[in-house]
Amino acid sequence: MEEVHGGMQAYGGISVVNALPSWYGSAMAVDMKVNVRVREGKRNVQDLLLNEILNYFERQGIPELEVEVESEIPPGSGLKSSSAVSNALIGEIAERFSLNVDIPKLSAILSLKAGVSFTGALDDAVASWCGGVSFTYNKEFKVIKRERAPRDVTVVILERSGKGKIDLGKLRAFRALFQEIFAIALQGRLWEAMKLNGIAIAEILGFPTDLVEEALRKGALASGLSGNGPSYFAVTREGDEGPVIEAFEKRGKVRVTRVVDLVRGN
Ligand SMILES: Nc1ncnc2c1ncn2[C@@H]1O[C@H](COP(=O)(O)OP(=O)(O)O)[C@@H](O)[C@H]1O
Ligand SMILES: O=C(O)C1=C[C@@H](OP(=O)(O)O)[C@@H](O)[C@H](O)C1
Repeated sequence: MEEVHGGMQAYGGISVVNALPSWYGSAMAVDMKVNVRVREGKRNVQDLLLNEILNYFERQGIPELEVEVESEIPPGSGLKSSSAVSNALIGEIAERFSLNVDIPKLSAILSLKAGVSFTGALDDAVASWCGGVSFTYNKEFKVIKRERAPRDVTVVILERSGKGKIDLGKLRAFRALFQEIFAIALQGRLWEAMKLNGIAIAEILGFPTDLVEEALRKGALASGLSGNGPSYFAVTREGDEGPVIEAFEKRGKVRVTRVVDLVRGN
């Protein structure tokens, strides 16, 4: 019998700045967990991304692995499920076999290779693995900055899964706008950046913004579409979330959660 152990954890996240338009991205970790365990045995995964990761490690001489994924993040949601699953799997393998790996970077490279991401989504991978707020330049797999998460806020999420087709060309036409929004985020004006990004991405991709406007009227610090959708988020001061939750609950399944502060160095 093999030793049973707890597995490796990574987190979901919400967008500060979507990296598709300018390659500059920023994301904030939220307390939605993924846990992955592996043990030696017959490969049991069908998923493209997980297979890409297992193939990579088998090429490095790691034996065939059976994988168990537990996830609180709906897949294809805009809530960074793919980064969390790939980080946790890579992290689990690295720990099990004592490998020295830059986990979010490898996660980004392999998600690009598997075709589940447009830019590699290093912004999402860094927030998902390290916690806090990430700032990255995905074109060069470069981490610009990692910051502690803001304190005393509540995150309200309208959980939706199932992505539509994304018009990358349309998003890329707004490069200059999103580069400015990224600069605003880097200056520490996080809520402003999240709000501008979340509204602009929704408008460009053709998602309604009435829920966002309602959340902002009801006191949210920021609200918008997360990632490329279809989930929406709102961030409020702790204690002010009631009216926003009420507005979100009229639209579907709501999760109320917290931000995750920096939990790991790398
Ligand atoms: N519970 C899970 N088990 C296995 N793979 C998962 C799971 N959740 C997400 N994934 C992986 O992540 C991909 C979804 O990524 P993506 O569409 O970018 O969504 P998100 O915006 O949530 O990251 C799936 O195709 C799959 O490869
Ligand atoms: O595919 C990518 O490279 C990205 C997809 C988006 O996230 P989702 O996959 O959560 O929609 C975006 O927010 C991120 O900055 C980069």
